[in-house]
Amino acid sequence: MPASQSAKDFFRPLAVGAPTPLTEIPFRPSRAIHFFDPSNAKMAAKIPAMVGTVDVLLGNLEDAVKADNKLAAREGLITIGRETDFGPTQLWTRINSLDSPWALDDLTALVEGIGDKLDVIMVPKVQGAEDIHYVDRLLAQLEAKAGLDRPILVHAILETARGMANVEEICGASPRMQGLSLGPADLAADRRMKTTRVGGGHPGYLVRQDPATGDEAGINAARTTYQQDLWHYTIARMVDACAMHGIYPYYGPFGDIADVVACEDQFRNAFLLGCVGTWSLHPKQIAIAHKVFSPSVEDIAHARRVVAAMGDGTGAVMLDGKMEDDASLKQCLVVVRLAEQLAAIDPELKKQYDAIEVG
Ligand SMILES: CC(C)(COP(=O)(O)OP(=O)(O)OC[C@H]1O[C@@H](n2cnc3c(N)ncnc32)[C@H](O)[C@@H]1OP(=O)(O)O)[C@@H](O)C(=O)NCCC(=O)NCCSC(=O)C[C@H](O)C(=O)O
Ligand SMILES: [Mg+2]
Repeated sequence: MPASQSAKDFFRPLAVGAPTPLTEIPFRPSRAIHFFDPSNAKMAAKIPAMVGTVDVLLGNLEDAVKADNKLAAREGLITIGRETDFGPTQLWTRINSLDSPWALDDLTALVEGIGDKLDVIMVPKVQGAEDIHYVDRLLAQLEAKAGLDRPILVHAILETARGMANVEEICGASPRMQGLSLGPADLAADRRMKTTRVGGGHPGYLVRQDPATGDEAGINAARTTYQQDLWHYTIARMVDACAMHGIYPYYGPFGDIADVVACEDQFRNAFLLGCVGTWSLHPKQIAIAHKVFSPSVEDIAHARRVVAAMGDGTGAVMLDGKMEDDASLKQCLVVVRLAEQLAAIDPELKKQYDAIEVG
């Protein structure tokens, strides 16, 4: 909440006739936010058949859509939105950046055309709370005009150094804030990092084993190196800011579509650090995201054992030589609850999770 605003005003609609803001952002599984270009006829044709196979379908209007295709992408998304029954799958969009020639018309046309179908609007290159305040008021006006009865939520991409520095105020800028994603490519450029990739690691970012001896021979001898995670600090900051404000953090794009192994590693790092999902740029990344962002059968079995052993949730017990207490119970409950939420929307997972026997 901005410092200048009173608590009672925070949840008031920002336009007469706009829907009342939510006081809590509901958790809806969003393991993969699948990007498609609505101006690409081949890709767009595949979207109706992808309903139910992925948690979120996102019509991308920003980067990766050619300037000449911006209007076709916007119109294409409106057509897909109107003609498709999305069932359990969420429909999101990524609009163009707020300083671009397209953002205003993106918001106006999308809310008027498919505001009743859109769950979340992703805003790229968010710099600070002022960007969210602008979108917040404009959406309220457009929702009122379109007669919508539920607010469209807002998701910010962190892809500038200023946005990172303002991450907490961005998360708390509006009751519409649903979550954050990392935009590693734009962020790297803005920070003047020397990477040239879309997400993932870099072989030059490493630590090296100490030399066995301090002389030239030791220094020049073979020494083990370990590649480090370029994104650890950024993702951890993002996760804390989201948790503090009751909203959801996501990893972003992994551009090396062919490297499914490193993609899985990057997604898993984000999952373990607290992210609830990631972007998928190509159909083959959906299965990777679903696998990683759904707790494993082994983790659920262990978590359920701890829950059962902890009884009323207080005190300490020994399980397999390890101490469990109130705090490890809370971690296990995070896993158990996530499993329940995912089982409710994914029949295949439900079967696997229901079959787990708690020893
Ligand atoms: C990455 C791609 C350009 C690859 O496309 P293509 O060369 O066509 O791949 P394939 O030949 O392997 O495709 C096989 C079939 O699958 C269809 N396809 C491909 N991608 C998608 C998709 N995303 N959704 C639905 N269907 C898809 C192809 O049409 C092929 O169909 P068929 O010929 O009938 O078999 C492409 O995947 C792509 O453009 N993906 C999306 C890229 C994107 O959205 N980028 C923006 C997000 S990342 C970013 O913006 C950076 C971030 O902001 C930051 O700052 O870090
Ligand atoms: Mg970007």
